[in-house]
Amino acid sequence: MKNIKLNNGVEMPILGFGVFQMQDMAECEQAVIDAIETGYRLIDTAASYMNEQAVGNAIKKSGVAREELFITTKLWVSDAGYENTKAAFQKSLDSLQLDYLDLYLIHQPYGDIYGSWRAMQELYQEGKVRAIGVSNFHPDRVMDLITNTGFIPAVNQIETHPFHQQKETQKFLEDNNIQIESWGPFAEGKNDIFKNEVLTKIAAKHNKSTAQVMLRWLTQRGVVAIPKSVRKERMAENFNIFDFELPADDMNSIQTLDTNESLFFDHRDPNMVKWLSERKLSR
Ligand SMILES: NC(=O)C1=CN([C@@H]2O[C@H](COP(=O)(O)OP(=O)(O)OC[C@H]3O[C@@H](n4cnc5c(N)ncnc54)[C@H](OP(=O)(O)O)[C@@H]3O)[C@@H](O)[C@H]2O)C=CC1
Ligand SMILES: O=C1CO[C@H](CO)[C@@H](O)[C@@H]1O
Repeated sequence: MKNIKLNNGVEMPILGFGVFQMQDMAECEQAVIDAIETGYRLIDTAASYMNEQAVGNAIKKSGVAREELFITTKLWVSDAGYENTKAAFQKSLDSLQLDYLDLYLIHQPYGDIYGSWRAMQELYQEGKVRAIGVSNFHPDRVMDLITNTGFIPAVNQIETHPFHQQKETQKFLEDNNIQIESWGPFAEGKNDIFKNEVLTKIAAKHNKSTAQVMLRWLTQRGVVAIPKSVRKERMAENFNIFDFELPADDMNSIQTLDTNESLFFDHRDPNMVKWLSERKLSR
């Protein structure tokens, strides 16, 4: 497993495991146990996924030493602000049954993110979290956060897959020494991505699946990827991407699939106000 180095020197696996849409606690717990057994060391959850407890149970049962794992969770919008962030962090830590986190992200760029960021810097300085970052922040919001606080996020987790490649954003993040992390590396299967003709041809050439090609393409570009699956055979498939390399012509062919548009939500869409108001977490 390859690790990358964050801007504070902390090492993070380039490939991890995501647990969004695993609402069934038993299923989530088993999936995380299976993922760790497969070899994944980075687990990506969020308070809003409502499964931190199951992830924590799985970590305990896995038998893998805590320091070998890299655990990420995220602060939800309704917990924004200094005091709320401190309380939400402790709640997440308790649910995960951990005494420190590896990465804590502001999940969405809404609410009092400056208060949140101040609280997160303190948690970082107290050693309760090894790195702090953001998610779904457009470059202008990243710039705003940095210029207002002077503290550079370690990571920005954003939608990144062959149909939405985020090349300009990646350059902006790299220029500012911020690690890009892909959510939805398979676009959740939308637009028949697993059967895409360009990807299928490349996959056949390398005797790999289209899923493996997508993950190889991301990680070869220096993007951290966190695919989700509840099936153990797919976890193994998605993990098995370090024994081949995509040559420049394949990388260039995949570039042609970019639509430069989100397949999920545009954060500047006015419907986001309603969407967010329907997703309040109870503390
Ligand atoms: N910060 C943010 O705002 C967001 C963060 N995330 C994070 O990113 C992670 C990954 O993104 P996610 O939204 O889950 O979507 P993904 O792009 O990882 O796609 C997951 C889907 O692909 C299927 N799948 C997985 N592996 C294969 C395979 N080898 N062949 C065929 N199908 C496969 C899964 O089905 P099955 O499970 O049945 O195998 C599931 O339906 C999340 O779990 C979460 O941790 C996600 C969304 C937003
Ligand atoms: O992590 C996430 C998963 O996707 C959701 C959108 O459907 C968001 O809540 C969130 O950003």
